[in-house]
Amino acid sequence: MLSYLFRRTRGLMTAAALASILSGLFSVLLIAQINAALTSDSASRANAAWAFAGIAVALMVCRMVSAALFERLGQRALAELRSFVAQCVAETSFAQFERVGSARIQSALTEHSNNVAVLFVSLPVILTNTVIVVGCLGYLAMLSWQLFLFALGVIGLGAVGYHLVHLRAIHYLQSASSEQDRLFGHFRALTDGAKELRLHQRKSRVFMDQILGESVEGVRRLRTYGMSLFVISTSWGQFLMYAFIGLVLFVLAGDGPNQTQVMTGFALVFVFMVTPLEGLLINIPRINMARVAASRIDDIAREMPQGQERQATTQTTQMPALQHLELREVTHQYYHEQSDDFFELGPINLSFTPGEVVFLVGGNGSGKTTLAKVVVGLYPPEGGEVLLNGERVEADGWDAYRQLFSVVFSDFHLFERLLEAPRDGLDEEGNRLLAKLHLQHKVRVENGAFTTQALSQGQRKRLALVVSYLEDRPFLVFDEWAADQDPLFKEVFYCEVLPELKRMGKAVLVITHDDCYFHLADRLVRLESGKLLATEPMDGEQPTSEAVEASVTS
Ligand SMILES: Nc1ncnc2c1ncn2[C@@H]1O[C@H](COP(=O)(O)OP(=O)(O)OP(=O)(O)O)[C@@H](O)[C@H]1O
Repeated sequence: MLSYLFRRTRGLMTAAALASILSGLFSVLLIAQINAALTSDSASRANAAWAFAGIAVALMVCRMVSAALFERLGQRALAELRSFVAQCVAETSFAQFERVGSARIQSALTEHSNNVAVLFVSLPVILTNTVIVVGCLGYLAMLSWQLFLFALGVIGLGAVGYHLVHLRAIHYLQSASSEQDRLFGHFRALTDGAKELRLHQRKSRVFMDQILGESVEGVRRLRTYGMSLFVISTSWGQFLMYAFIGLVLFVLAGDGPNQTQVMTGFALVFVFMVTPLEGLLINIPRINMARVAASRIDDIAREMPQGQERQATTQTTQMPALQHLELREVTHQYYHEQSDDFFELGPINLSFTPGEVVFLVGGNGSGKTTLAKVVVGLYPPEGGEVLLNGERVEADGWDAYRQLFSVVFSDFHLFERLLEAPRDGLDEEGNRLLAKLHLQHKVRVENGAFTTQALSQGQRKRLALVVSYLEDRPFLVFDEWAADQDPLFKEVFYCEVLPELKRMGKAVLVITHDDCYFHLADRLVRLESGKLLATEPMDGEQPTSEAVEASVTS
């Protein structure tokens, strides 16, 4: 991920890095000027003043340029990362998306992306300070190579200690990132379960203290451990610096001819180097935070491969015609990790034709929604095949296949805008349908968007029905659409909407528990424990649920 970002921003990155390196070089030149001025006579000091002023101005300009460019890079990296993750989510198969889960995706889009972007703000500090430290060491080598070697030994010792502590710190940061992914799931429960939490004190307390609270605490603890280890190693580095200055000044200082000049130079350069070195030590953990965050984003991207059945987000696929749709020996499995068992749907043999209304019935958990997801191509079958107009749908044909369907799921989502390609008369058509569903006084379609979504659940479902009509797809699926409707609108749905869709030549699959309307179906399909029990053509009589049960099981 990091190399991808660096590749995408190569030009800007090179310019920003150059400005950082130059500002490091100018800093070293400045300290050399100061040292020269301190140990020279007043005549040569006057000459050095102009050079000093020139270097100071150049340093300021370079610092400004590098900080501004890296800030820009940081924002660009954040935008790139968010687009990348969003693209992965949009293009992966639905089953993969479900496996990754929305908590990890949210975490990648916010916290992990931010942590990676912060790296770009830290980079100028790291680059500039590296150049200063290396430059200062070079200057020390010019003053006295013996002391320089001694200084290298001290820095080496510091680096080994730093590295060892570092490895442990990274381990904590990685654990903190995993815990944080879970934390995002709890944040979601906090908002989605706002009603339930307010209604039940004990539930709320347990959730806040034990579930959310412990997760928040877990992230805090692991991050604190990790970052504290970095602080310890930073302090260790600082101590070594001062120990070195002490050793040079009080133990190693001899009585040679240039000794005062060398000692002044060493002390001055070392004191000057302390701040950049600290800057380095403080910012290196950010690189590691960014690396950990980038690897989490990489994991998510790997788990959401954009395979052959990818969702095309950049081009519009041609919608095929629907004459006949057949599921042949189709199967789908869910694996339940906690109980280590499977739910198996199928093998299913089922067909649909335009102008036919099929009711899909069965007990809770019998697999109705899963079958609907298989029919509409959200789960391409793991076994068996789907034949569209007699031809098998191949791996690269699922995206086009899905364009046949308009679905109102029981956990449907209404987008703010009607996202279908804008067309003339969309608002008028939408408002006509709203009037038909008795919603014209509550909401209107204006400029391709509903004026409000602050409606009851049943009313919002009617909006979803309007969207389905507007999408004008040949196959419509309703997953317990009528469950939230009052008796009047149940009647409208079963006795007016469905017959109208049938007259329009639509194929319609209705998942329902409303047994008093079963007689209105052209065909009744019953599922039990993932198996198709029977498909019954209806003859227009109104059977009781017992009669249906008997007909299905006989
Ligand atoms: N996302 C999922 N991950 C794993 N297993 C799942 C998932 N969704 C459903 N299942 C399993 O599949 C079974 C069938 O679920 P499905 O939602 O298809 O039933 P349903 O007939 O639509 O039920 P209901 O009438 O309650 O809506 C469930 O018993 C459950 O074990």
